[in-house]
Amino acid sequence: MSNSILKLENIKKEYKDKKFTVGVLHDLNLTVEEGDFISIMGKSGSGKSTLLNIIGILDVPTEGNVYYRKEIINNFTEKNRDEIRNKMLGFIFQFHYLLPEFTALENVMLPALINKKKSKEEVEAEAKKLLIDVDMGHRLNHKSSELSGGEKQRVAIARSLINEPALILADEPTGNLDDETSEHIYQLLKKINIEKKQTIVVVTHSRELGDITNKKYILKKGKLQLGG
Ligand SMILES: Nc1ncnc2c1ncn2[C@@H]1O[C@H](COP(=O)(O)OP(=O)(O)OP(=O)(O)O)[C@@H](O)[C@H]1O
Repeated sequence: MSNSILKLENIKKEYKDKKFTVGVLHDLNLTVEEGDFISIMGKSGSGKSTLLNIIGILDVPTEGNVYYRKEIINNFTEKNRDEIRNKMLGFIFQFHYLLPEFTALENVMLPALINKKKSKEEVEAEAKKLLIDVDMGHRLNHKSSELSGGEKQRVAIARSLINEPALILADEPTGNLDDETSEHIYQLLKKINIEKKQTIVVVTHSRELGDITNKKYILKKGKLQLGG
């Protein structure tokens, strides 16, 4: 567990209500090391979103341990879990969730301004740099509602990086984009992984995206299997 950012140990997840128990994850193990670029694929209903919610500290397992940087976080309070999420994680979703009336630059700045750790000037300079890195330097002051789907997703990627997260979690990041735009996004994620040494875990149906990651897992029967 030397350089591990995240470790899931013997994770079991069941959804229970009065009538049914749905077993989704069973004895699942995963270690995410610094610099990893991991893809998780699996059939519809196999539990990918369930797993991502546990990795993203949005949900808790029924059994098993979740470690962030060697610290067990299962029994953390909601407030502490929020803190870890804000400090350690960046999220990229299929639907980018940008604020439509805000500019590209403002959307990227927002998560850092909420953190209140840096001055507005510093945050603005960093946000501009990130937008240039994702080839959006020419659209800094466009409202996000005026951007194309691929441009919005590039802004969302810049936004996910602004707080320098230890880990980026991406959920179907190219799910609603055409093939060519998707290819640009795959290459951008690869570049961020290599040049910024950014650790990324991506859940996807796309074999092309899976193929450019360093570790490919398939979620099957509640467990992760290394897949080709
Ligand atoms: N809140 C819940 N209560 C009960 N069952 C749930 C709940 N959320 C998910 N499930 C069930 O758990 C299983 C896994 O769901 P999950 O959404 O994690 O799958 P997935 O692999 O992400 O699917 P997809 O690729 O279709 O999005 C499914 O059978 C689903 O019906």
